[in-house]
Amino acid sequence: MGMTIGEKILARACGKDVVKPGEIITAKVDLCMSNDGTTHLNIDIFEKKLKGEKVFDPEKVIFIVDHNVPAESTKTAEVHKKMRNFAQKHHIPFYEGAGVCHQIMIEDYVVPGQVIIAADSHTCSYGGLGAFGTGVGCTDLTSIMHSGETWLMVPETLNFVLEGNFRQGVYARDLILKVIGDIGADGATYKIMEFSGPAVKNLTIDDRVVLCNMAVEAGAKSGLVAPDERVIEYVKSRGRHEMHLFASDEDAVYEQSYAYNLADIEPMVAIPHNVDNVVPVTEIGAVKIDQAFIGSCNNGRIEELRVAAQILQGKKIAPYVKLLISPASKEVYLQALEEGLVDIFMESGAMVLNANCSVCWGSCQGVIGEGETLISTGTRNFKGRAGHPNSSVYLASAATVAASALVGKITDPRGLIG
Ligand SMILES: CC(C)[C@H](C(=O)O)[C@@H](O)C(=O)O
Ligand code: SF4
Repeated sequence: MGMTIGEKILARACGKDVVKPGEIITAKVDLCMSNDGTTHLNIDIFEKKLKGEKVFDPEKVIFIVDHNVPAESTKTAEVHKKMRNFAQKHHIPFYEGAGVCHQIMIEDYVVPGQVIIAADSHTCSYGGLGAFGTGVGCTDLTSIMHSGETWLMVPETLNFVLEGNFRQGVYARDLILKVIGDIGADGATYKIMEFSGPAVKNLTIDDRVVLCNMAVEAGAKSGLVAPDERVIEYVKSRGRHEMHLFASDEDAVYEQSYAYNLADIEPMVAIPHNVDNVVPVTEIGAVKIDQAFIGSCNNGRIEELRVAAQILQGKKIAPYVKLLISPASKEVYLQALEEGLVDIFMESGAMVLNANCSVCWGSCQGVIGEGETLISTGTRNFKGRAGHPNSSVYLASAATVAASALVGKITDPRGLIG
């Protein structure tokens, strides 16, 4: 019986030829990562329970300060200090202010076929490069930092078969919002969401990451796209040559398959306060906004910034509306500067922030007040996610967010693309 790509990656990680959904395995972890959301807790546990011990491999444990950077309070400064000290002591890679953890991992570490575990739910992003990534809590992560292994139950796989091409003004972000709206926030609980079909070859790496990144918003354990030449070239261009290329067998067994034609997808918006509360932008009615945000590990990469710039070029954002833009990494930021995108943003009235989780995380910068409305390219629109408990967050593509910032209310971007 055939296997899916997810099963093949997990079989390699546990040293078996075959694994089946439901089986509990002990997997070797290729990389583990932790950010300033919770690492101080790992460090406390590590230093109490594993006193005098070392991390399993100092090249494979990565600490990234991205959620609240630069520190906005003395409490956060202490967290960062703790991470810095631990990283120095254990000689592990440490990043501070270089961008959102998942984007840094993609730029500097991820290769196809790896198993990567991190203390962050959007670790599933690495499926865009054909790696199995999943998030765990900080106790599990502490144990992995020490042993380099973890137990995992092999998930069932759902197959999302994609065909056709996006129409103008429609992006991978709209597709994943549509999928989550269709299957629901628990539609893929503990399953792998595999994206396959003839349309995949036309999807850029950024697009694939966008799809896999939000798999967790449907409850998925991971998201995966089989790596192709595009991925191999990207990874090699970043100096990483060792990889394990897996693809699903023709007779692989899926729990369920879904078919999507990209040409049928419209710009979508997730309305407060759940990510699966999704409607086409055309059905949203008049929703006035106070703030707009472009950034995050979902939608803050160069391709999204280019789309936003196309819409904002030569125009001014609506009076009394704030547009905040945080490139997903320093590298993306520098690229945006080089391409003149930052000039376009600033001339339109946007504030361009340092590369970090920013408004997506909603506790460091750009928080919104009582009764205010944000439209965002972040990952979540839970109540209070971006500030006051009585505020509203809508999720949409970078194009829709940019168009909305220009008009001052949630706006269909089609027709505004310059
Ligand atoms: C801080 C971290 C634990 C959290 C997550 O796991 O996703 C955060 O990144 C988020 O997006 O809510
Ligand atoms: S950008 Fe948002 S979703 Fe991604 S890691 Fe940061 S807070 Fe979490």
